Amino acid sequence: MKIAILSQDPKLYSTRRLREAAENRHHDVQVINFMRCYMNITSHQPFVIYQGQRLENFDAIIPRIGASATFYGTAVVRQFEVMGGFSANTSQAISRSRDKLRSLQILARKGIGLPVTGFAHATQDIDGLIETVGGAPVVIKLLEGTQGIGVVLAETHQAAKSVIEAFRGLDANILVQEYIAEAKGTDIRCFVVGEKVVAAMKRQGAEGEFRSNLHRGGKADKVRLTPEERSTAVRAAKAMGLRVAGVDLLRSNHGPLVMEINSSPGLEGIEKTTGVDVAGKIIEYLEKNAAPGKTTDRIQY
Ligand SMILES: Nc1ncnc2c1ncn2[C@@H]1O[C@H](COP(=O)(O)OP(=O)(O)OP(=O)(O)O)[C@@H](O)[C@H]1O
Ligand SMILES: [Mg+2]
Ligand SMILES: [Mg+2]
Repeated sequence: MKIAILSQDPKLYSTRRLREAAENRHHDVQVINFMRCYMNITSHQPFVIYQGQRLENFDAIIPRIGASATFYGTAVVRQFEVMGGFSANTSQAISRSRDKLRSLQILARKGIGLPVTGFAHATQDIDGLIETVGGAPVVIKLLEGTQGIGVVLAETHQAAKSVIEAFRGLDANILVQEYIAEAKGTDIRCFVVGEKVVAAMKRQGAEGEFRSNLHRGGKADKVRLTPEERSTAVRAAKAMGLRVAGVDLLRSNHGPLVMEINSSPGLEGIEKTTGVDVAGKIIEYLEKNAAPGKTTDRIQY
């Protein structure tokens, strides 16, 4: 197969591993910095130009699109789709997953367990907002936050109110969420490929920290998932239309709750923690679904 990895940095662990896994299986693989491509949008012979070279006839694409490059990145993925390539994640699913609020709404509609969540931009009724999610303690999140920054635990109603007022003063969009205390600062990253969880790890926040992000000093370990956790992760990825996804779960007293879903999940933490060849699993998935003549993606834009 001819495979394109769309990545801004060939040196990143995830990019290197995907290239290596494709080469080990004798595929013709090219890493393409999608930010430097340009496209010809025409119905007859659409194409992508990169480094003066016309990119054509790719069987499969692996998008590794960072959050800050979503707009142009998904446009390039879409162009490869228009040309008939099978993408490990469709442009549409990537765009959808980048909006945290939209993602929660889609998951809720499918009946997937979520922490009770309220959303607000500029409400005057802060007391009501806090009460809708069950009252303090609550977790308050900036919609644009990442790596745990912009996620606050407010232990009392008064603290929650002050934090919400402060964010409102900054004109920020926020989520207010039921605090899942029984998760005890841990979450579970399920790596989904196709309709399977191929690897999973438990992340534990540093001492006294409720956020489990590795960027905030958390550490990761192998974990055994319950059948319910597995099926929740698979159903969540499917609801989002993602073929490759990192689904983060909280273990609550009433079962697994989906916290968020990532469409370009990193490979380093999960491979090093579990010893699973996740990159290989992604290439295998493409082999099964993107074989020449099998690229039957019929995407509605
Ligand atoms: N409702 C909650 N109850 C308990 N703990 C939570 C809750 N929401 C978040 N956390 C903890 O805080 C951490 C960070 O929250 P979250 O993953 O929502 O934001 P983020 O990590 O900043 O976003 P991203 O993963 O996109 O970078 C989670 O990994 C989890 O450990
Ligand atoms: Mg997170
Ligand atoms: Mg996220």
